[in-house]
Amino acid sequence: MEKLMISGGRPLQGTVTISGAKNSAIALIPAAILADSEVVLDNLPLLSDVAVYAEILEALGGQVSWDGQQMNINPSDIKSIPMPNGPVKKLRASYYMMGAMLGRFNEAVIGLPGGCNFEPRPIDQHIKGFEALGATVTNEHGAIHLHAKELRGAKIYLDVSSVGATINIMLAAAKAKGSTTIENAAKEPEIIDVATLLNSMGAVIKGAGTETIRIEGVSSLHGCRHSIIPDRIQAGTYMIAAAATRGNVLVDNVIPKHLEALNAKLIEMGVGIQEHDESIRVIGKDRYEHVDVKALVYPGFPTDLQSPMTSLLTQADGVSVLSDFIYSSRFKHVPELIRMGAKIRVEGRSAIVEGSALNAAKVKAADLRAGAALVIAGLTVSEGVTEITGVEFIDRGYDHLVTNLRQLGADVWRETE
Ligand SMILES: CC(=O)N[C@H]1[C@@H](OP(=O)(O)OP(=O)(O)OC[C@H]2O[C@@H](n3ccc(=O)[nH]c3=O)[C@H](O)[C@@H]2O)O[C@H](CO)[C@@H](O)[C@@H]1O
Ligand SMILES: C=C(OP(=O)(O)O)C(=O)O
Repeated sequence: MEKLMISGGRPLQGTVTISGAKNSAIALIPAAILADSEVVLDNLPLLSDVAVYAEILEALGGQVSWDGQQMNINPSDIKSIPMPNGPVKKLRASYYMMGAMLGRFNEAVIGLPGGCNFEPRPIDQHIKGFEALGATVTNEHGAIHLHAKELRGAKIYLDVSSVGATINIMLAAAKAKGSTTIENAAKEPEIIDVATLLNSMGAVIKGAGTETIRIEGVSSLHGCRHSIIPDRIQAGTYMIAAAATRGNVLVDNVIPKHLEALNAKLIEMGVGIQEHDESIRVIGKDRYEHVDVKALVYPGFPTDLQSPMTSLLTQADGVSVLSDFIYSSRFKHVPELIRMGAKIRVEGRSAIVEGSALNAAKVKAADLRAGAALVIAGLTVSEGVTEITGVEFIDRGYDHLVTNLRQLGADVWRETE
């Protein structure tokens, strides 16, 4: 088991370049299953979730090569093989195998997904969408069985604007007969990225990024080349780390528009923010104001940055309240931050954070962003070494983390227990 060691207290300084978005990558790879020839994806992040997805496609007969950035996927020989267990259990986004395999073969057997379990994460809206398109869906011993004689377009109103359900319905509907409308669709940038890839493959999808998406089914999809958008959550994490350590960091290769909610909060706290076309400079200050944060669907403040933001708010004067309206109990970072001296209490779906100095401790990352929160906390501590276990969660979302932090001047290393 590996652990991450941090001897903190150094302001982060320099430039960090952000890689492609995890939540795009792990939807774009299964989308390639729908093509009849090679799909090339550029700017992929070097993450365990991406490696697992390559493994899944290869297990089905796909030809995949990946150099850590560019992935070539030839899906021609992919077969309709049931996957009730195995690698699909290792990540959350394996649910996209349902939409992609259903779209290509009119059938699929996919085990219920794994990934970060900070609270129950139902997939009822995905299933409602597949059923509306004409599929029969059953849950047999923890695996979802999907079958359709043919998929037909339908009008689907999502009860919650779910990222996963929106993308899964686009995947299943891209080759369905007739037109599909998704109402109350999620608007996250990753959805636009998936629609862009599918349209480059020959699909006809309009409205991605708005609450109404229209998909005209086509009979076949072809290969293409696509470059993935930058990871706004990874970028946001480095921005928060720069502020927390009172550093000065240029976060490069970002789409500033995707980070507006975070920028606004950082500015409200008193952090210096300079926006450029494809980069954002974060200039830390000695004192920060307390702020309240509400995690909401895009373009609101992202739930995936709620935990990292909790660590930053321990460094602000006064009392801040972080409420998560996407996941009501995403607070597994809180007990660990308390071990590091934070003054936080959880009430309902909110964490109430009183500014306080942190100390080094042995802590455990219980999920990906809880891990990011602990890294940020460790970077602010000026005496002692913070030891973080559960590194496998952090590796799901941050490529080259140690290298990047060291380039920014942090004293960070990995050790094997
Ligand atoms: C792989 C991926 O892209 N993961 C992201 C995706 O997760 P994911 O796609 O799983 O998240 P959703 O957008 O689906 O979830 C949003 C909310 O809807 C609820 N819900 C969702 C689906 C459903 O069928 N029924 C239902 O009730 C969830 O419990 C949650 O409260 O969006 C989340 C919200 O931005 C992010 O935290 C995750 O990083
Ligand atoms: C929750 C996350 O990912 P996933 O949905 O893949 O578990 C995340 O990226 O913070």
